[in-house]
Amino acid sequence: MSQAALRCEGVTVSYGALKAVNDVSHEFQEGRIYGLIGPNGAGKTTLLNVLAGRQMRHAGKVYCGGREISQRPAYARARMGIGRSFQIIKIFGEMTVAENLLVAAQSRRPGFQPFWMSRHFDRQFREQLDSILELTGLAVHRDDIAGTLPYGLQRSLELGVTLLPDPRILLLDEPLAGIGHHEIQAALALIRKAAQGRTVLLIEHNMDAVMSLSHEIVVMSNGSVIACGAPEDIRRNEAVRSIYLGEDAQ
Ligand SMILES: Nc1ncnc2c1ncn2[C@@H]1O[C@H](COP(=O)(O)OP(=O)(O)OP(=O)(O)O)[C@@H](O)[C@H]1O
Repeated sequence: MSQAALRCEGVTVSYGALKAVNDVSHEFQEGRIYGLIGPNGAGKTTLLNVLAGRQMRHAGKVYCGGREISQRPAYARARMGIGRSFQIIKIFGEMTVAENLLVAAQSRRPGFQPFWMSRHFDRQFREQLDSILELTGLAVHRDDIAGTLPYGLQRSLELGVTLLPDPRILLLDEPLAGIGHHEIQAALALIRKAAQGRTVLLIEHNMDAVMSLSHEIVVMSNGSVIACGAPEDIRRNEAVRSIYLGEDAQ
């Protein structure tokens, strides 16, 4: 099997006596979509934070490609191609869609540049901006104030901001949270498009959505991975049904 895009080995995060993540080892292969599921408090967000470099106090190791990145902070991992989105939308509601993308691009730009480099970055940014607006379906909204957009489009914008540096690995924390029933299909289509050519790990509570999006499901409970496999196998897994999905599992 090819080298994993992202890998964790024996990751443990303790808060006092509580092990929020308990000895988790997993490989995330290039180009695949992984759904991370589990009941509230299972340790999903904590694990995502460890992978993204936002939770540096942990035991165990994290690798990107073949390189160990356990001690690298979030910004260094972002530069290595690991993008992360959040459960709560982080966009500037009073700015336009295009301005939000501009701010995100500026914040990732090197501090000092000679003028010819600056022109190069501006041209590169305009091209990126157009392709992100196209991908997210926000081209017609580029000059709209972000906070006035329907919630689903605000989520699309946040994904656009995450995609701006063209990450190879996407860590998405509940990308469908708060999205209305009528907006789900469009959101799923966007995530599928965004996932093309990338490795994606997403936390999602919407079972139908996560099962339809993912190549592999990783199930956590009480800090541990209790099962992983193809969505159809996870649906049938007795331990998962009793521990997580409950009697309503289909
Ligand atoms: N900063 C912290 N200090 C103490 N305990 C924490 C901290 N962050 C998380 N925890 C605890 O760690 C456990 C795992 O939390 P985590 O947020 O990773 O779970 P989760 O699976 O993402 O839950 P949810 O689906 O509700 O978001 C929980 O018991 C939580 O209360």
